[in-house]
This record gives sequence, structure tokens and C-alpha cells, in this order.
Amino acid sequence: MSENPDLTNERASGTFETNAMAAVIYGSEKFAQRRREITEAISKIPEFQDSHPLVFMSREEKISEACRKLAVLSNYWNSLIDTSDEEEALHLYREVLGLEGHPLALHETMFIPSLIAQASDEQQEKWLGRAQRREIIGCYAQTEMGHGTNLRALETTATFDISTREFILNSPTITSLKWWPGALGKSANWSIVIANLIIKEHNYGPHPFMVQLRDEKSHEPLPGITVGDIGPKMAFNGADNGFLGFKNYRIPRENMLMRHSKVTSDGSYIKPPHAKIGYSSMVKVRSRMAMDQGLFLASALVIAVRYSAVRRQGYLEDKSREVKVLDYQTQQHRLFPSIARAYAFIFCGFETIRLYDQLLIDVQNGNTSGMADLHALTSGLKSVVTYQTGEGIEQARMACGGHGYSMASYISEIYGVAIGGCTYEGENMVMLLQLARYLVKSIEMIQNGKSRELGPMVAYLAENESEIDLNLGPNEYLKVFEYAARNQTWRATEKFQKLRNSGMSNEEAWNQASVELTRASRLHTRLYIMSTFINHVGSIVDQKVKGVLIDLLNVHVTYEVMDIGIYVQGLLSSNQMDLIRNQLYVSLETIRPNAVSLVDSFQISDMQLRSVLGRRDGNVYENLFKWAKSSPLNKTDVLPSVTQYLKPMMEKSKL
Ligand SMILES: CCCCC/C=C\C/C=C\C/C=C\CC/C=C/C(=O)SCCNC(=O)CCNC(=O)[C@H](O)C(C)(C)COP(=O)(O)OP(=O)(O)OC[C@H]1O[C@@H](n2cnc3c(N)ncnc32)[C@H](O)[C@@H]1OP(=O)(O)O
Ligand SMILES: Cc1cc2nc3c(=O)[nH]c(=O)nc-3n(C[C@H](O)[C@H](O)[C@H](O)COP(=O)(O)OP(=O)(O)OC[C@H]3O[C@@H](n4cnc5c(N)ncnc54)[C@H](O)[C@@H]3O)c2cc1C
Repeated sequence: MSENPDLTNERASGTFETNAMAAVIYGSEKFAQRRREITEAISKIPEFQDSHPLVFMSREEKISEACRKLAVLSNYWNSLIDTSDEEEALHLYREVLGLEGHPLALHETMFIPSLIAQASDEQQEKWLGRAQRREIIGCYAQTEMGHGTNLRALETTATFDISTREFILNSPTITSLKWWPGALGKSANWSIVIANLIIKEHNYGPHPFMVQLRDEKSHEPLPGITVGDIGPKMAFNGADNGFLGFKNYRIPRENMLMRHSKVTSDGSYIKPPHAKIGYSSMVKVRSRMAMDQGLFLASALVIAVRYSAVRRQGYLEDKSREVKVLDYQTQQHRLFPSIARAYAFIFCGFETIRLYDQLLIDVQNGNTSGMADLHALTSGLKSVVTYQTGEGIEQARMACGGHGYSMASYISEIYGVAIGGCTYEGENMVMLLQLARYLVKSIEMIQNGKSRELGPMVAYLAENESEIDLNLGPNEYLKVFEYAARNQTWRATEKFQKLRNSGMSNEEAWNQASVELTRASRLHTRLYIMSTFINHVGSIVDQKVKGVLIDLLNVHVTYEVMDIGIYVQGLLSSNQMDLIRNQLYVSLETIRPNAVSLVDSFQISDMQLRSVLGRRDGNVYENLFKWAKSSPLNKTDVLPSVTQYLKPMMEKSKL
């Protein structure tokens, strides 16, 4: 069937090449090209198609479908991608497995990275190759039923038995059961388990251990292990998040991951070079989250923008033809700032992935000095992007009206998966407070006359306000954001200090200042996102692409500043606020002809989108009808439940 002419016209009105934009989004022409090649190759392999729409499947069917595709994938793996390239691998996974989770998700995102970061060279020799060849399937078991945030209160123990040189793992209480780890329930046969290291009755706190859970031949749980699935979730139902308990389960001493902390055979403990080095797998995932969430948001926007360009409802001036809903200013205001955020998140994502890779090298070379900075940055970023992604996806759903609420849009699934990110890898509020610790310390450095020692990301906290001339462009908006973040950080810090100086304990003062502190963290992070966006656009060579991204940046800076209006009242007059508001409306109009091309540029395939509304060809209505007819409820005209219950009820009522 040919493309919907409304979309053809939209594409014709774009002022740039989507392939050139994709090269900017994905960091290089080479990778953007590789993504297309991988997508193209996959589309020719029929076994990769869903056997029927995932949304009509039970959990068991979804998991089985994911396993089926993984088995097929293992035959093609080496021919489809450069296996040493993590981004290619992740693209392949997204295309084939989608976003609902699968048995290898944690294997790739946490198990292998933990082995790389935490296992000694000998341990890597033993396990890493096996994991990379997928001879074993691993997961990351840290969270317990009773504790996820407060890692110091984890209850699982790994007690060193000097006589046998083994660790004995135990789950002493119900609340100590590992609870949530992805792929633990039914798929993984090995796990990195975080347990308290106990030697001669001294608790050295949480450490990572490599633990075999299931027999490699029968896949049956090993004696001493209780393991299973935790049941259905809001989303991610293609994943078997699990529970895990240990009863006097013994593992060799060599199974404690010993790149950094060590236990010798006589039971001596060797400290790591940094107390939190064992938390690096979390930092790794957090450093990926801006990118992953940017892509979730992008997916919802591809759907909503394409659909809004073919959905006609109501009239503007021309009463002879209904208007595309994308032409309503309210629709543009609902969608376009989110397009800008999706771009901004992806740009930040590439930056934090690069920073993590660098940190990994530094740490392997004994330099841990960058850990605190990256922990603070990624803590704030994961919190802000997950929250704003959730907001943006929900707006995208509403922008699709009634059909947005149907699973045919697939937006609800994207939403459910994306907002999981507000919780996993550290609950958002908790992570904002981690960043706040860093910001408060920075203010204390300024107060102690050490401004010169501040890192580049917090140097603005020591600066004075300057005059703002909004006609000068994005950098002036950055100054507005700096003002807001600086003011809020000082205010929150001073509140905390005042409470503490009044005699309150440090903890209680912190608690009573914490809402204000989280606000400071959000503003600081949004400033970082904006400045990364501005820097990125500044570096673009293709002038057509650059021109459109400047327009998108204008949407971003004006929308973001309007959104934090309350924090800039002392800086901007109401006339200046009006000016910004009007600039935002102008920017929405400017970007309108490029809206479809901007979302096309994400190059997210129909196979991955799984959305009837977001189809690239825009042929929504006929496919919506086809999709509804394929619902299992429509297999028969009369359901057994009608025959069994409703008919007798109606007949009884007639009497
Ligand atoms: C393969 C294809 C898949 C496709 C991929 C696509 C998309 C992705 C989609 C899905 C992913 C799927 C599933 C997600 C998997 C999820 C996994 C998990 O959730 S794993 C579990 C994660 N758990 C957490 O994040 C726990 C959160 N809690 C913590 O991190 C810590 O407990 C907390 C809150 C930081 C406090 O730690 P604690 O030990 O109590 O700290 P202290 O108070 O003793 O000390 C605090 C000081 O330590 C510094 N600190 C803390 N963490 C770090 C760190 N990581 N690095 C450096 N420094 C750290 C902290 O700043 C304090 O320093 P100061 O005292 O202020 O100097
Ligand atoms: C989809 C999904 C996948 C997951 N995958 C894994 C996995 O593979 N492996 C794994 O180990 N775990 C996994 N988890 C668990 C996840 O990491 C934890 O749920 C998460 O870290 C939050 O911890 P919690 O559940 O203990 O929340 P809680 O800490 O109980 O949070 C409850 C409330 O208390 C507040 N709170 C808690 N502490 C503080 C504080 N100090 N200050 C202020 N407020 C506070 C929080 O902000 C929140 O509002 C997953 C979770 C989900 C949802």
C-alpha cells in the first residue's frame, strides 16, 4: 500500500536530510549507517518478526517469544554486527527483542559489565568469555524484599569459612530474599550477588560474588537455592524478574569478585581503593539511561507526531477540509518541546557513556578521583530524564486522543517501561539527594574560600549575576538557568546549614531541607542538559541540519525557561517573560514544517515501534481495523462467557 499523502507532504516540507540528522543523533555517519544496515538485514529474516502482536500475548507467551528470538539471534549474531561494538549490539537487541524485557537484558547491561569492572584478570579469564559467548546467562542480584535503596542494610550474608576457604551464603529473613533482579526468576543460571562480607564475625559491608544458581545441564536450581519469578509488573512483562534465597549455600573463595577488594585464603581483607567502587555497575547503567530514555521518548514522539500529521479533526480557516491536528498550537506545544528534550537526552547520553568508559579506564589504572563527579552527574541525570520522559510520553499518548489509549498505539507499553527507570538504578528522589550532597559540598567549598577548586560543572555556583539580554540567543538562556540553579542551591544549602546550626542533627536538618535540595538538583541537572545541547549544536558541520537544530534549541531554551518561571522571578521582568513566551510560540511555528522529519530522523523501525498509529507509511485506519479484528476476543462471534453467564442472566430477567 502506498504512503499516506499527508505524510508524503510532510516529508517533502522537511528542510534537511534525515540521514544527515541521524548521523548527528547517533554520533557519527558510520554508526547511523550501521544502524540502518542492521535494521535492513533483520527485516529480511522472517523468524525475527513477532509471531503475533505482543500486546495480545500472556506473560508466558511473551517470555517464550523472546527466548525463541534469542535462539534465532544466536545463529546470526556474528554476521549481523561487530560484536565488540556495544552500541551495535544494543541496537540489534532493541530491533529484535523490543523493550518489554528479555532473558539477556541484564546479562548484557549489568552481568557482563560487572565482570569487566569488578572481576580480577584470572576471574575474567574464567567467566567473561563464557558470558560473552552466552554459554551462561547471568543477572545482577542486589535488591532485597526489604531494602533496595539503603544498601548498607542489605541482609544477605557471605560468611568466610577459613577451614574450607569458602563463603557460605545465607538469607536469614523473609526480607533478605533478593527481589526484583531481571532474568533471575527463570532464565539466569549464574548471578552477581551482592552480599555482606563477613570474616571472623566482622561485617565488611556489601560485596559482589559470582554465584551459580542452576545446574548448567538440567537448569534445575542447585541445592540451597530458592529461586522463582516475582509475578506480573506494570510493564517489562517479557522479563522474569525474580526472587532468590540462600540456605548455607557454599561457593569457593575465588568467587568473590576480587579486582578491587580481596579476601586472602587466611581470611585477611584487603580494602578497595575507593569505598564505593563496588557500586560501579549501577553507575554504568545510570550513565546509559539518558540515551535509553531519550530513545523511549523518541519512540513515543515518532508515533504521536506521525499520527498527528494524518489525523484530521476540526477546522482552522479553511472550512472545506478538516485540519491535521498537528497544526493546532496546543498540539505543537504538547509535542515539540519533548522532541527537543529527546534530542537533548540522547546528546547527554553519548557524553555520559563516554565519561563512564573513561572512568573505567582510570579506575583500572588506580585513579578513582573521577568517581564522585560521575556519580553525582549520573544520579541527577537519571532522575531528571526518567521523570521528563514519563511526562513527555504521557503527553504523546494524550496527543493521540482515544486511539492513544488503545494498545494499538503501543504508547502505554513504552510509558510503563520508561517510568520503571524512575525506580530502578536508584529511586529518583534518593538519587537527586545524592547529587544534592555534591552540590552542598561545592557551596561549602565556596564558603571556605576554595572556589578555584570547583570542577567545571559547578563553577557557576561561585559566579555573580550578570545582565541578561534575551535577544542574544541560547547562551543567555543558559545564564537564566545558571541563575535559577545557583540561587536554589544556595537557598537550599543555607536552609540546611541554618537548621543544623540551630542544634538539629545533621540527618534531621538534611531531611527538613530535602525538598528544597531536590529542587536544586533538578535545576542543576536541567542546566547541564541545556548546556550539553547548546555545545552539541555548536559543533555541527552540516548547515541545514545545524539550522534546524538551532530552531529546535530555541524551542528547548524558551520552553525550559518558561517552565522554571518561579525560580527566575528575581531576574526577569514580566515583560521579559512575555518576550520569552512569544519566542516560544514563534519557535513552535518555525519547527512545524520539520516536525515529521525530526522524528523520522530517529530512524526507529516499524518493527521496533510496534505501533499501528506510528507506522512509517501513515496508513493508520485500515490497519487499526485489521489489528482490532486480530484480537483473540474476535476469534468467535459469541464468547463462551456470554453463553455461560450473560444469556442465562438475560433469559432469567425476561421471566
Ligand atoms: C541489553 C539490551 C537491553 C536494552 C537496554 C535498553 C534500555 C534499558 C532498559 C532496561 C534496563 C532493564 C532493567 C534495569 C535493571 C535495573 C537494575 C537495578 O535496579 S540494580 C539495583 C540498583 N540499586 C540502586 O541503585 C540502589 C540505590 N542506592 C545506592 O546507590 C546507595 O545505597 C546510596 C543511596 C547511594 C547510598 O549508599 P550508601 O552505601 O548508604 O552510602 P553512604 O551513605 O555510606 O555514603 C555515601 C557516600 O558515597 C558516595 N557514593 C554513593 N554511591 C556512589 C557511587 N556509585 N560512586 C561514587 N560515590 C558514591 C556518596 O556520594 C556519598 O559521598 P559523600 O559522603 O557525600 O562524600
Ligand atoms: C523494572 C525494575 C527492574 C529492576 N531490576 C533490578 C535488578 O536487575 N537487580 C536489582 O538488584 N534490583 C532491581 N530492581 C530494584 C530497584 O533497583 C529498586 O527497587 C530501587 O533501587 C528502589 O529501591 P526500593 O524498592 O527499596 O525503594 P524504597 O527505597 O523502598 O523507596 C520507597 C520510597 O522511599 C523513599 N526513600 C527511600 N530512602 C530514602 C531516603 N534516604 N531519603 C528520602 N527518601 C527515601 C523513596 O524516594 C521512595 O519514595 C528493579 C526494579 C524495577 C522496578
